[in-house]
Amino acid sequence: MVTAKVWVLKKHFEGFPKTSDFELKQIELPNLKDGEVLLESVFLSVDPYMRPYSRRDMKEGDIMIGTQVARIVESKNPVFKEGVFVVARGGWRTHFISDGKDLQLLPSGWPESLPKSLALGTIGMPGLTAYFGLLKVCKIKPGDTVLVNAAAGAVGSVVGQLAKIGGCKVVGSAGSDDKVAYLKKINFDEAFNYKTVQSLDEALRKASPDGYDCFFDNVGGEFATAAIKQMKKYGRIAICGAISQYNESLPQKGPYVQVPMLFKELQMEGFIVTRWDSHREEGLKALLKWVVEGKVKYCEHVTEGFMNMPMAFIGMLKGENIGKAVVKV
Ligand SMILES: NC(=O)C1=CN([C@@H]2O[C@H](COP(=O)(O)OP(=O)(O)OC[C@H]3O[C@@H](n4cnc5c(N)ncnc54)[C@H](OP(=O)(O)O)[C@@H]3O)[C@@H](O)[C@H]2O)C=CC1
Ligand SMILES: CCCCCCC/C=C/C=O
Repeated sequence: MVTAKVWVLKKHFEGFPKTSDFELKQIELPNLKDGEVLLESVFLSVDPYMRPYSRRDMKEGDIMIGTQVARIVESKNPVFKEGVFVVARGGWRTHFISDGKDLQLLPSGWPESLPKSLALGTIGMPGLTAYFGLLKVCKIKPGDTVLVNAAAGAVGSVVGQLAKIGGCKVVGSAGSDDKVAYLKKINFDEAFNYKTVQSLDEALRKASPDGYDCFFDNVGGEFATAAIKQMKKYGRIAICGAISQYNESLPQKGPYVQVPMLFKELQMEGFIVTRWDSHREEGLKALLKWVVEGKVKYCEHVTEGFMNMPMAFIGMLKGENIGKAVVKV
């Protein structure tokens, strides 16, 4: 008999999540039936979507939603051998049982030397978000100027690097000087700290006086309002996230985007990465290749210990991470 530790949503988040909104519980797992596998989480992901999706999809008392890289410790399913690592949607649990249907093997050719946690970040859902958001929504082409915010995070850092591979000029904004230094290190053409600039309008204009062809928006709110005004004619805006609004209790007034959208004939499209699930393998293969070749660099913000899942999640929402925020069990 295996005892799993799990983190439960004790109380729906009101405003910014607090550690008291979570509760640690223990669950006895039953013996495996034919076709099932027992998994042990090795790395767990903490992601912004957990904040809005908890309200939409969960009730109080549910185990927190989430994905992990897990190792199969016992198998009664011929497809999954013991010792194999998979990406699973098991939620915040140390151990869990699956019938195998929701498990994804790491992409073939994954080098032994590459951290398996990257399957939650650069070579996982956030990397795919950058890949499909740029190719299918922004439709980047060589010579475009691409703006991305939350640029030092899991999605943003890949957006900037892929746009550079695609022959674009890249401008990124992030919330600390260390993050800005990181963006310069990974080849962003221009980067600024949105928390310390005198004026967002001026910072955006200085970074690209001619304006922006593409805006990959992870943040929304005040930043997006300023950025939309500086789009070039026929510019494309990909609404990937709105993290500045996830913890707002009251609906915000504005921004009103119709005037710049109209006179600059802009396109704006929201997207969820799962739209391209049928092309997932293609995206992961491309990301793995670029990482192995050193063309896409990665950085991870690793919190040690399953006990610290709530702190890791809250820390990511506060902006403590450079690169992907993960928890090592
Ligand atoms: N559409 C889709 O399918 C997907 C969308 N997303 C979205 O992409 C965005 C980035 O996700 P991800 O890369 O995983 O997370 P990150 O690794 O970028 O971590 C979140 C970052 O958001 C920034 N941030 C937090 N609060 C604010 C705020 N109030 N204003 C501005 N920035 C803030 C912080 O960076 P800083 O210090 O720079 O402020 C923080 O580090 C999120 O909006 C997320 O919801 C993610 C995956 C899939
Ligand atoms: C369990 C994986 C769900 C992935 C979908 C993430 C979509 C994110 C939207 C905003 O952050």
